[in-house]
Amino acid sequence: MKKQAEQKVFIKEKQTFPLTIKRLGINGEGVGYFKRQVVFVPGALPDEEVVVEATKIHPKFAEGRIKKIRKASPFRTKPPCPVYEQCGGCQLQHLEYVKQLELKRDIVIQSLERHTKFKVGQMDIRSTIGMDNPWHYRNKSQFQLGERDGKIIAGLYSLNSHKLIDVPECIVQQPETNKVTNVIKQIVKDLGIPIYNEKTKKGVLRTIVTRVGIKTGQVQVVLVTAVDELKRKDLLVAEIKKRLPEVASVMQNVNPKKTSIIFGDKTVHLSGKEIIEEHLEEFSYELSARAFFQLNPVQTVKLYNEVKNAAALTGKENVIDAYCGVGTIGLWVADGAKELRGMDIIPESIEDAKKNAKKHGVENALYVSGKAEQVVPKWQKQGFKPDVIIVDPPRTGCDQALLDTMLKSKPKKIVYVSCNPSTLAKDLQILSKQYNIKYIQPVDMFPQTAHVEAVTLLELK
Ligand SMILES: C[S@@+](CC[C@H](N)C(=O)[O-])C[C@H]1O[C@@H](n2cnc3c(N)ncnc32)[C@H](O)[C@@H]1O
Repeated sequence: MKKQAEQKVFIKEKQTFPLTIKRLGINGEGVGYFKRQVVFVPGALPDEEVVVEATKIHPKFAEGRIKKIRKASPFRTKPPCPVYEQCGGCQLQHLEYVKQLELKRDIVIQSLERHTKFKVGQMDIRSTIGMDNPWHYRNKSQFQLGERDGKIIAGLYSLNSHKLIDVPECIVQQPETNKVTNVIKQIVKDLGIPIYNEKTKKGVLRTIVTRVGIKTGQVQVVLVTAVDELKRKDLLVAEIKKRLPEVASVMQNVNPKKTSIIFGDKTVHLSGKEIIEEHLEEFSYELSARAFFQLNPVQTVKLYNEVKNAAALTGKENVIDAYCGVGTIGLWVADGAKELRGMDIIPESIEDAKKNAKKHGVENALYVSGKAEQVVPKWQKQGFKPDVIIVDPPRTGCDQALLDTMLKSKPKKIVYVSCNPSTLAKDLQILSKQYNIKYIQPVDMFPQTAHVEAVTLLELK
């Protein structure tokens, strides 16, 4: 396959040709070979025969769009979302859910094949753990604001373009988040609060972030603005209180930068509480506006139980919960740990983690704010010897300094929770110098999308 991918691409833009789709690529697109050249086709499914028009030519591959489906997959299904074709949020709504789960496992396999020297066929890569009802699962929406034809729109950017798609009823969102966003959109319009315009750099309001505690019913709204001054702030807050009594917390975050990252550094309290609470099983968590919290609470319980099983603590272990967020994983396993230490780059998350541990009577935990790649080496120098390290990094994976420290300090086990199979594979290749990869357990945290989460157990050789 590598050889084929390295050939110079001779396909021309707008060229039309037939293609048989062999597999799904890591972004959920169909992958086929035209005269041994790799072609990625969004929306096409394995085993389908399609006619494709080349849309973009890259040095080693081409992209195309479906012109016609000659033979459809038996697993193709009608996407229920009316804006599925335009919106960039979901990539797999056109595929039956059981097949999505199979193909997500295959995405993990492909990443290992591409980025490691492992004998992937001999590895224990388990079936993806799915959801009974794979809709309306997301507890948080981050909808960008824009204006079109005199109307305020809120939604996501179209895949591979910068066109904002209005998404009033997103069917992977918890309905409460849709309702709150829509009502706030109306209030903003009624009050004439200016929407930020990326081109002119004028206006105020950029994004509405809505997070709901599924078990508590509490909702937090964060209004992200490009400037400090939120015009008609008092009226806005009063209207939110009146029309949305379920909103327990209203915050403002200021992000003046030209960036696709939602939050800026400054967060201001506008009304209600500064945090909301959420429960997962017997645990309750306080969540600040900028704190990370898993987006699919139903699957989070399954994910954390997988982490707990993999760590298999006996009460004698020193445990590090790296990239701990508000301390959710640490709390889940704390009863089996001798000592627990966690760190996160967001200071508010660490404040939440401390409160969450205290609330549950966990006294053997230490939380510090900082980068995993700096904090873990520091602890190692100070003589702290972890038996188990749990890592749950962002999509970029673990920093090299953290990987080096883990290889040096040699904990008996590493439990690697990953939301990106490519960086997982690269990091596993490095860690495999000292560790056996016992198994990989994919968990579907984001049904209808091509995202895959996985828990990997590594044991010291
Ligand atoms: C995927 S989340 C996991 C959070 C937590 N384990 C959970 O399940 O809710 C990744 C976390 O890493 C944090 N983070 C990002 N870069 C970091 C770094 N270099 N060092 C420490 N934490 C970091 C983010 O703030 C975020 O809370």
